[in-house]
Amino acid sequence: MARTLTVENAVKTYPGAQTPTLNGVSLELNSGEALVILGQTGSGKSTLLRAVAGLEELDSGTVEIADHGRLAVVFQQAALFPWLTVRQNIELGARYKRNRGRVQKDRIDSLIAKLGLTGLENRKISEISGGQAQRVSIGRALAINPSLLLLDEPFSALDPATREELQGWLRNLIDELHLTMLMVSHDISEAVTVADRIGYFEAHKGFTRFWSPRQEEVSETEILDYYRNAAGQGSYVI
Ligand SMILES: Nc1ncnc2c1ncn2[C@@H]1O[C@H](COP(=O)(O)OP(=O)(O)OP(=O)(O)O)[C@@H](O)[C@H]1O
Repeated sequence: MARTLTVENAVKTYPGAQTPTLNGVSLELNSGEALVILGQTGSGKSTLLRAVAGLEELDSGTVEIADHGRLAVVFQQAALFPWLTVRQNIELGARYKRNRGRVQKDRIDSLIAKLGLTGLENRKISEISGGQAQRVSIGRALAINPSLLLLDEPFSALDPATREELQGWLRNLIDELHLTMLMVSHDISEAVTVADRIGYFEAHKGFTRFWSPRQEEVSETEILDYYRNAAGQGSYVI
């Protein structure tokens, strides 16, 4: 199995902090694998994702990504151009990644269909819903055909019904496009729906447990219990 991402001994202490946020974190991700990172709030999940994206400089340790040029990142808020259409926003993803001069129309059409956005191509972003906008954000990221897709709580600003719909949608997309994905989430049910592998991330410790929902029966209660135990007698906050 080809390896897409290798993080080795990542250490990061924010200026002024008493303790490192990343304290020797290691992680491996195979090509075609979807990993969802769960963990308590403030444990350092986003810091790790940002370090993988190259947006956060590590104090020490290494991040190795196969085919580094094809990395795509999507955050919680859709950062789209509201005055451009759905299609133009998706094409921008391809254009910015110097797609050898020309956007391939057929490929974009096929992507729009896979995204479930057929019929909305010519609407402006200001004329579509939040859920549809987040589909466009992910579509724009996929337009470069990324070797690694990084998602930081992409659905958490959406209402519960839309969020649930998009979780199933994302899982289908992963299967159809054979995506390699690393996603940070606060939602256990989302992780079980979307992930091949779920990693529980703990402050100062890194990953302390993995589950594989597609290979074994993984209940949400079991994961919730893990949160409780990891927090010890103290309170836990998801
Ligand atoms: N730019 C920064 N400067 C200083 N401290 C930061 C910075 N970004 C994050 N931190 C701190 O590092 C710790 C980890 O933050 P991070 O956002 O990575 O956690 P998280 O697990 O993603 O949290 P959440 O689930 O709430 O988004 C927190 O204590 C946070 O306050």
